[in-house]
Amino acid sequence: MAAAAAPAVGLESPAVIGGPACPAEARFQFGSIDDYEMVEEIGEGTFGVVAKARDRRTGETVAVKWIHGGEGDGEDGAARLRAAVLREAGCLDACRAHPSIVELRGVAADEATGDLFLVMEFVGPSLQRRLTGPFSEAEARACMRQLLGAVERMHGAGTIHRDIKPDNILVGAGGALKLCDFGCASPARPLGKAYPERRTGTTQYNAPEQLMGIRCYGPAVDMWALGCVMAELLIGMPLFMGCAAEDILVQLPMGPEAFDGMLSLAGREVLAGLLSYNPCERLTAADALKHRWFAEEDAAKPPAAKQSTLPRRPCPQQHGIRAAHGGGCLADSQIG
Ligand SMILES: Nc1ncnc2c1ncn2[C@@H]1O[C@H](COP(=O)(O)OP(=O)(O)OP(=O)(O)O)[C@@H](O)[C@H]1O
Repeated sequence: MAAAAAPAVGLESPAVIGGPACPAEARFQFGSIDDYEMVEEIGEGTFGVVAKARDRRTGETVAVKWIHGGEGDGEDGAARLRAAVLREAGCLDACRAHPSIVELRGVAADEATGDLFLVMEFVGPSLQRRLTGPFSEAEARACMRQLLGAVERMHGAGTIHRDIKPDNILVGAGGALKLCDFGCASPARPLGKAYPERRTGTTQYNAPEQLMGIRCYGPAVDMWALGCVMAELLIGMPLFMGCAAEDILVQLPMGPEAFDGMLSLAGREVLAGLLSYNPCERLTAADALKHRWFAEEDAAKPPAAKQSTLPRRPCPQQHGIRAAHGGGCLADSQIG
């Protein structure tokens, strides 16, 4: 990122930068990275660096993400990297104008190197950094309402995030949450069409079908991740520990009854719906938001007085992954 002032150069055509055309390129007019002055680095991940920056033209503070790698060297690597940046931008753009999804301001290019940068609204620290202890049920519910709203919008736009976790949720003014890092996001594939990658995202938040290597999955993987986030809000630590799929799989089943005493019945119903092993039975974002947990004034009433409002669908042995997959959604042959 250039630190010195430089005349703004409008890079309005992909041809100015070179490299093979990507379908997403047609949607973006590239600005110049010289329009942004780096203030400080605020985050570094496996594939990119995020910096707080100042827009020289308006004085506005923004976040600029430089995606540098994991895509290999040479022309092929550069082309793949470029496609990855534009895919992330395209997925973010598809979900624009939602208060709980980080806003993409544009794509900027470094004319000298050909590097592309995502320019976003600057939000604030990640939820990961704010999660220093358990949240109350009311706080967890307020967070989940926002996150489910974001995911409802994202899935409605045909996008799957595939890496929802506290590290990829930003906390803005007044505690407003915003989903960020669409680096693993993808347009949802038609039912039965496999994703090329064996597994994406972060193991502790991967759904059972992803952990098992099944490549034909759907938006329900994000709902499982939201269940993990909800549990993490309530216990103040990740629900599942370990880095390998095998480590997580042995920790399953992990029933919502473990939350007895810290969560109302309505809250446990939502958690159970999100952490349903069978992706076909997992709550959608829209259905979760309709649950009475979000309407109740006092979700902490004694659970005995309440009745379940979750639809009950027959699913024999629903506490076993294999049994759940035997329910007609995913066949063993889909295991990659
Ligand atoms: N718009 C933003 N406003 C403020 N901070 C941000 C913004 N976007 C990202 N960050 C910060 O930068 C960190 C890394 O961002 P992001 O997850 O997008 O990068 P990444 O390279 O894909 O990371 P990873 O490899 O860990 O997924 C975030 O956790 C957050 O702390």
